[in-house]
Amino acid sequence: MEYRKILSTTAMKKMKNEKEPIAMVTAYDYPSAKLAEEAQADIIFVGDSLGMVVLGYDSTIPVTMDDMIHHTKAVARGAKNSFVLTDMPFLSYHGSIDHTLRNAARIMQEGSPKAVKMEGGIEISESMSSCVKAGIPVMGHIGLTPQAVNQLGGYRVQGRQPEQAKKLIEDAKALEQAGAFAVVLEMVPEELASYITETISIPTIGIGAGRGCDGQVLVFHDLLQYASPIQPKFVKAYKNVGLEIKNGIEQFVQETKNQTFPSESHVFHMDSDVLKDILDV
Ligand SMILES: Nc1nc(=O)c2c([nH]1)NC[C@@H]1CN(c3ccc(C(=O)N[C@@H](CCC(=O)O)C(=O)O)cc3)CN21
Ligand SMILES: CC(C)C(=O)C(=O)O
Ligand SMILES: [Mg+2]
Repeated sequence: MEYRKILSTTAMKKMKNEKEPIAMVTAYDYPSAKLAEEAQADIIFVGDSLGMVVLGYDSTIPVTMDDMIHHTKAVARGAKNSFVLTDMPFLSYHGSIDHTLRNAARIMQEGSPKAVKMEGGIEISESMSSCVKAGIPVMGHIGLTPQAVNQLGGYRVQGRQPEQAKKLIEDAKALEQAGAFAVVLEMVPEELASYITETISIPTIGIGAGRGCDGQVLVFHDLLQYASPIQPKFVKAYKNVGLEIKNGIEQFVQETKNQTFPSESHVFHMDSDVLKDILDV
């Protein structure tokens, strides 16, 4: 892979202004990060969705700081020339500012991503600005915030009601004020996401938020159909990797059972004189 300039948060703002879309994709380990980098994703994102797609939990709530750091380390090794972003997990940026800063510091020092992401609006703006003041670039995330699934009552579209819509607009402005370099809009009606995109100066990255956002993000396992436990309406399946993997393993199992694997090309031999010596003993 030839040298590639790692995107900066300033360059992302320039992309918004020049209407060059930002493509972000999740990655959770060395191979997914390597492939995402080779595919020239602008942002390689270690989402806490890893809890659901690679650890098998049924929400992102059980995901820990150690989980996020462990996976970020692998991604950072696989995508050395990319802007790596890491989700702060459930309740790691709540409570005291000290607690938030300690956790953000751990992620930056141990995982070495370029930035972190936090879910929430006005409520977390102080936590966010404390990190920004400490020199950590932070991305916001509003609309459907999966860490609040138990309060939201499911993974539903957010902002269809006037009060909800107004709150989302205020949240987006608050995050911009708090120093966010970009904001994810998740499961927000296209009309509202487009309005927010026009209203704030930082890039919006949509997931189920329509065509007006400054960029798009999808989960690796969703866009590749790689055994993802969920298939939301906003997902476009570009490949069926899961089927390919299953077929490959099925063939291996069959060939082992009918003894067509291994064949001559997969085995090692030894010198026939040596063999004779041994057998003669
Ligand atoms: N694999 C995966 N992809 C994601 O996009 C994702 C995760 N995991 N985990 C964390 C959150 C949770 N997300 C989700 C989870 C479920 C739906 C879902 O079931 N949506 C349905 C129902 C919509 C509705 O009721 O309004 C859909 O058809 O989109 C959407 C987003 C998005 N994030
Ligand atoms: C759905 C995206 C934005 C996310 O936060 C994740 O993958 O964890
Ligand atoms: Mg997340």
